[in-house]
Amino acid sequence: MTIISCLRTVSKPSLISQFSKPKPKPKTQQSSSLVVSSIVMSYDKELAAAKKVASLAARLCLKVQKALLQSDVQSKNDKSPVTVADYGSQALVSFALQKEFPSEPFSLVAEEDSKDLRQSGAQETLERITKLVNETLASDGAYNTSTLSTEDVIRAIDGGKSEGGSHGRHWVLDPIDGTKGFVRGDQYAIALALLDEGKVVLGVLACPNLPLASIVGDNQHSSNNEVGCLFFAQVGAGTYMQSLSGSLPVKVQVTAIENSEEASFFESYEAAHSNRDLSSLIAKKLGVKAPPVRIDSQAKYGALSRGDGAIYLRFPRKGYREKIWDHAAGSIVVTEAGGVVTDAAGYPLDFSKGKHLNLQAGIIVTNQKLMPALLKAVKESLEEQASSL
Ligand SMILES: Nc1ncnc2c1ncn2[C@@H]1O[C@H](COP(=O)(O)O)[C@@H](OP(=O)(O)O)[C@H]1O
Ligand SMILES: [Mg+2]
Ligand SMILES: [Mg+2]
Ligand SMILES: [Mg+2]
Repeated sequence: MTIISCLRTVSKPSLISQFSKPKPKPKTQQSSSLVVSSIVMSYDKELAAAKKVASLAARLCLKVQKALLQSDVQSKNDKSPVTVADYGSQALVSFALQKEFPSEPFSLVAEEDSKDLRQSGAQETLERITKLVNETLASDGAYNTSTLSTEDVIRAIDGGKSEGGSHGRHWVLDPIDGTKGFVRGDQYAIALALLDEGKVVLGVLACPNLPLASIVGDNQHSSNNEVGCLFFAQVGAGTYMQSLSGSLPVKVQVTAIENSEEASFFESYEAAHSNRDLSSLIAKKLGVKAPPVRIDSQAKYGALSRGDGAIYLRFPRKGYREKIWDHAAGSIVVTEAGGVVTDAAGYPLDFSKGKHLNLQAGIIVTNQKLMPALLKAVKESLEEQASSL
């Protein structure tokens, strides 16, 4: 197994007022919003395709993760890694989406590119990726296609070079979110979303290692120890979860708790990805008693959408720029389950500005009831931290 180690190195209304003062809508506004909701676009076809291709990519990743663990090569990687599975997943999703919508313009904003694979010395890795993609396509049989060549795979990977933006439709893909978790044998997600005119309109999170039962609290007595979840959401239609092995979807909701002392919070498993001192200060101000739940990837958004925990805190170091593929699918999965996703100042995330999110300080996620208190605690903690520097 080869792993290529790769260094990768507003005038919007704040949500604070929106949460603190819920205003009843005047009658005329209510009836006009009814008219609007009756002409809301349906993305059923796109959602079905997204679920199918993300599940297929999960199959590819599972196969590689097994082999990775056996060969124990993960210890070689210290910096942000990229594996054959990242490339394979991106090639597969890009190829399959183009097959699903052959007569539509195709735009995909995705994390990986083929630059390193085109270097001399990477031929063996490229062949391994190509074999993986072909085997996964053949195991499904859904796309009646001849065997892909290494050039086809390069082309599919580079199909993800779009810059996104505020016009038209763009798929957004993180072929493996949480590569470090993947290499460790922990959590990771295949995250696929669709932007339409700059808004996230659907999202799918395939989380092959996430238990179907809650990951928070005492689940020793849970009869369900199955792993592999598929979360999916469409704007205005709620969030659902099913098993990756194909159970019936169930509608999920974020937690309803109102008392922050009962909340438990998620943060990144990787200490370098978020400021833990700041998170613990915020948690202290909220009276949170439970220790942080640290897991990799957008599996955090999935777990939150079904009420496993109540809060997700992410405060990257100064200068780090968040990418849209790290949050697009996760954010709609949570918001359609009744949650709220904002930056640290309470502004909604703006996915219309290309590959990056322009954020104030960090990303916070919780339910509608807890958001005002969380925003207050975040504001105070940021001020305290700044004044202690
Ligand atoms: N210094 C940093 N601060 C914040 N996020 C970072 C980071 N370095 C990498 N990341 C991002 O964190 C993602 C993983 O999320 P999490 O920390 O929630 O597990 C990575 O996605 P990839 O694994 O797709 O590269 C990467 O984009
Ligand atoms: Mg990466
Ligand atoms: Mg990622
Ligand atoms: Mg990734």
